[in-house]
Amino acid sequence: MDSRTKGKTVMEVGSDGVAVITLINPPVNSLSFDVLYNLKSNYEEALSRNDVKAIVITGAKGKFSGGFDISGFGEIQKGTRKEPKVGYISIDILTDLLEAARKPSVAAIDGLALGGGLELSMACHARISTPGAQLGLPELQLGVIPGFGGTQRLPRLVGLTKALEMILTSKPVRAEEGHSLGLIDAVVPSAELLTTARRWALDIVERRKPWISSVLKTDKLPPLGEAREILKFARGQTRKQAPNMKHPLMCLDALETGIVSGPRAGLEKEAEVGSQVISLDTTKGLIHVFFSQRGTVKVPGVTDRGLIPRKIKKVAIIGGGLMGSGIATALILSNYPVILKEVNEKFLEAGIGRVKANLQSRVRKGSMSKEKFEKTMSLLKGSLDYESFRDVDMVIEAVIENISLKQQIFADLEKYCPQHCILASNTSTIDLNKIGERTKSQDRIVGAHFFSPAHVMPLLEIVRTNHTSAQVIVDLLDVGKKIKKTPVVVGNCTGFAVNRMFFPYTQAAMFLVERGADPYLIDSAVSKFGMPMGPFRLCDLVGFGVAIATATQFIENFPERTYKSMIIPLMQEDKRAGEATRKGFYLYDDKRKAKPDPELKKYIEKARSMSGANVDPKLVKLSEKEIIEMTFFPVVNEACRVFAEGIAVKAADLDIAAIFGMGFPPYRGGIMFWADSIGSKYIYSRLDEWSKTYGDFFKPCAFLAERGSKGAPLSAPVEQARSRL
Ligand SMILES: CCCCCCCCC/C=C/C(=O)SCCNC(=O)CCNC(=O)[C@H](O)C(C)(C)COP(=O)(O)OP(=O)(O)OC[C@H]1O[C@@H](n2cnc3c(N)ncnc32)[C@H](O)[C@@H]1OP(=O)(O)O
Repeated sequence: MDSRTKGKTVMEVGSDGVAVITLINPPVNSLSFDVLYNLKSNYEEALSRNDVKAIVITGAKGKFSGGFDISGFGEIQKGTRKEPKVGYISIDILTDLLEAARKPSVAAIDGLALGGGLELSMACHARISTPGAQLGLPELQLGVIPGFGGTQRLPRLVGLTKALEMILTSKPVRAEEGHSLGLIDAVVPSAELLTTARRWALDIVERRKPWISSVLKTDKLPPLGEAREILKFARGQTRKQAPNMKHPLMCLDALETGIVSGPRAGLEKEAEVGSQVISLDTTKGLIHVFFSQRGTVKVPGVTDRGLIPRKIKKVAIIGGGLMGSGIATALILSNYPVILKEVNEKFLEAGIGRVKANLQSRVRKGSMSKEKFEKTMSLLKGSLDYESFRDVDMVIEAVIENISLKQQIFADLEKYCPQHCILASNTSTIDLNKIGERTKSQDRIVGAHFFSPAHVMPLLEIVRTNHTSAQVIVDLLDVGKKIKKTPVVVGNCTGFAVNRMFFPYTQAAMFLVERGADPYLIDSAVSKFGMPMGPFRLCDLVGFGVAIATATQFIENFPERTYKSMIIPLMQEDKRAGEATRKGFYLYDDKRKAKPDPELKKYIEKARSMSGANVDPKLVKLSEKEIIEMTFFPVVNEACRVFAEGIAVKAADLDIAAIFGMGFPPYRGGIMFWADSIGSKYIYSRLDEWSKTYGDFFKPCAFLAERGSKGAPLSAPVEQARSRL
């Protein structure tokens, strides 16, 4: 393959008169422009050759196609590639050349047919797949729409309601379901895929099988009035669930046009909308997230050394509290045998009970069978001592945040665990070097920082010290992948990446409220911005005990830039400690529904008098935009520090940490991406101004000041980071 081209297709014509065209673009046979243009010329040749009666399209190495080459969108956005004429691929190639051809095409689908891959197969006259194939249109997740005919052909093949479900949720279906839906014509074992597809194609030629153009089908479409009602409902749901995104509604417009005005008009609308969405900011953000998420496992100096992850056959967890039991749940769910150690029978029973409850909730929701529950639970063994640790490959300590206790545990682990065993701590604040001080095992000590609830939250911060070996990181990255977490490798410091970013966010909110801003308006503005909830609702959820403990760590470690507010401690004194006590910033009813509490004023006023702050008329009347700036620019500031210190190796890792650890909206691309979309100059100037008026909490760090003064992007690599990695 020419190194400048990305992928190709090859065509082989058999003596049976079938031309087999194979998509080749490892690793997922994505449809790059090169693949698509090659496919077009293969088609033209196949259609003009007298020895070709029919065509079969397949993908190399057990994968049909993972869809359009996503990097192509980036090239169009950056202007490094000119977008082809609107509709060139979906109408000129897939509809007019392929689907309307005088020779039939059959798609032979192995592995996956996603996005443009499934759309290419739907332009064929039949689809044969293997049992494991995944079929889906996940484009909306990337901010684009199924723009290779998917908005028109999927509803015509599977019906409008199912098509909407598949498109709006981005979730694929398996081959068997695809078969019963009418998306797949036959499911056959891998070894028979090509022969079946070839025969099917010849059968179409000989009229033994129907010659179906999906785009012309109407039998699965509901009557017009009903279709309009279904689409109206879908629009309402979409507006509610994705209020800050335009592309899902634009996609529905394309669907509706096809149903109301016919498939040709639908294809044209789809092409027009498909081209427009590429330049939306939300699309740029989502595409950045796609590649950044995959980029977190590429750690310079670690994953580029050819190290192979060692097999982790058994894991031990110390501590069966909320974190320990959540981690144990995540591990057994991915088939790791786990030993859970506690200090006494009572705690052990409670820990195992928590794991059980985590799994039972899945059984109740129907996402886990009773048999699977039993099988999964059988992977968990309890223990009160270290005897059973003699053959474990990894230990994760998840006890309370107490340095001397952790030091003792790690000294014990060194005695009982095998030499190769990874010694991980789930600490969220304590220096790992201190934890390992009483051992000689610094090279295998690492942080495995999970987020609560650990079996649900998708992020895993892998924390390494100057001594942690590259092999240990590679091993933990592999475990992270197996337990379906997005890992981010960070350096050792108080709060690592996520908690360091989280902290200024809640502090800024307290600062504003002490100066007269309405906490409920702040929560509402932040939710509208796209966070799952506002900072006050979040404090209630986490509980004030945890909030105070974390705050103490930050006040101790970063005194010059912490804003000390007494609001939470004052409420805690009155035994209102958040959602668990039914009272915090909000009041909670039996169904845990939050409602504002007029009493809150009392605590705010008291805290205000204690800190000597005054109500500031300007801050009382902040617009939503100003609220977002005053709560999130301090987060950007801290993210810049984390980046400049080398705690994160890439700005994109902070984007992922913010999205998966804080709930930052993915369509804004993550914290650094968002900051760059606003511009470093503006962010710097705002923080600088606030720091002059309101103090050092807002003071821009040196990194931000330097980049801000030039208007340079914050995400550009740090040249000589004092890397702690
Ligand atoms: C024309 C004008 C406009 C016209 C208008 C536009 C209309 C467009 C219509 C069509 C749009 C689309 O098809 S959009 C694409 C729709 N497809 C998708 O969303 C699928 C995205 N991919 C995935 O979900 C997953 O990667 C999946 C395929 C399941 C494989 O998962 P795995 O865990 O096995 O592997 P991963 O680590 O995720 O991926 C392996 C590597 O492959 C890369 N990769 C995966 N899918 C890729 C893809 N579609 N394009 C590029 N690269 C891809 C990843 O970046 C990784 O790269 P490295 O990290 O370097 O190894």
